[in-house]
Amino acid sequence: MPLVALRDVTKTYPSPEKGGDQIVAVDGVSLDIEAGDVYGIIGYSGAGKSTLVRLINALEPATSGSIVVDDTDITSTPERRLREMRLGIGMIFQQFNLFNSKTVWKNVAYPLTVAGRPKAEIAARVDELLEFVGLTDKARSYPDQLSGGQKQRVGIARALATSPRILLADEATSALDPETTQEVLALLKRANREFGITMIVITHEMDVIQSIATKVAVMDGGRVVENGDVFDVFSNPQVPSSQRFVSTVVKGIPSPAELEVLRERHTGRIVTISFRDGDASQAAVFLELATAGLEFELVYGGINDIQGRAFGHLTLAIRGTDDATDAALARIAERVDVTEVA
Ligand SMILES: Nc1ncnc2c1ncn2[C@@H]1O[C@H](COP(=O)(O)OP(=O)(O)OP(=O)(O)O)[C@@H](O)[C@H]1O
Repeated sequence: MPLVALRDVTKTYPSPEKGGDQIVAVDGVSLDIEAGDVYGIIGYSGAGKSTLVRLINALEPATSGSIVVDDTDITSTPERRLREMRLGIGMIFQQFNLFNSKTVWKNVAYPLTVAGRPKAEIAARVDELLEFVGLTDKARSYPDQLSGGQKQRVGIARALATSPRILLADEATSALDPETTQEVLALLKRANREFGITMIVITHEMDVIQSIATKVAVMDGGRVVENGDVFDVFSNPQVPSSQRFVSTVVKGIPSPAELEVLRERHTGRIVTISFRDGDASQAAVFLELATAGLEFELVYGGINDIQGRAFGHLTLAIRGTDDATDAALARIAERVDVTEVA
């Protein structure tokens, strides 16, 4: 049983203009998020990601479809029970959403105070969380005195305070520089590993997905257009919007402009060979070309590592007769993906 299960979930808003078409923010989304997953949801601005998050934590009702969170169908649950359920979901935001008039300590204590926990329990938990996020020495500081990365670490400590099973991160690193982003992502990874917390990570940045997610859903126009294991989507994206996102981080695929340059510089046929772990070795491919008497040259390429698994793309200029080249490429294509690119 998945921890979060969405079935054919749709959310529409009335048109801002009288008589205009309604806005379909989320359009028939079905997703299963298992306990322990770090599930990345990626899409461009307006794809429907934030709306989906508001539906999952029941801040807004879905227009149709069902959303089951931790065995509770939240589309048919009274508000009182939803408030309890939200204690099981932590949230972190792009703009941190801290109380500027409260100290770091009080910010982290806030959800526990609201939940009416005993003072001694709150004190112990806040100290423990500040230690976890490495901010024990900032307990008495105010948010204004902190860097962006430190603010987000306070946000993470606060989100973890009630020991939620699920953490929703909505563009949580989008306001941070690349180095601080990596520090915050490393902290989230630790929370996932050490507490087994399930994470739903909303982002428009593919490197965030690459760093932290185990699964990914690509959203476009309110729909999930592709989803699956991060390695599978990165190494073999199926739809154009996934391909565009993947091309922002994956090394080794020449852009159309780069292909033009390659075409000018090299004679022969230009072919990209894509390897995924478990495929034939590169040596086997080169041997096939050499045995066929073909001359070849590596003109572009890159190997990627996604969670310890490798895949890559090598672009070769191959010279020889067309017959010999076709026959060799056909044999190679039995083992790995071969695309004639220019
Ligand atoms: N409360 C609302 N009322 C009307 N339209 C809305 C509302 N919330 C979102 N929308 C519309 O729904 C669509 C999806 O918006 P959403 O904010 O979920 O996308 P997003 O992928 O999170 O984008 P961004 O990263 O820019 O926030 C957009 O067309 C948006 O204008």
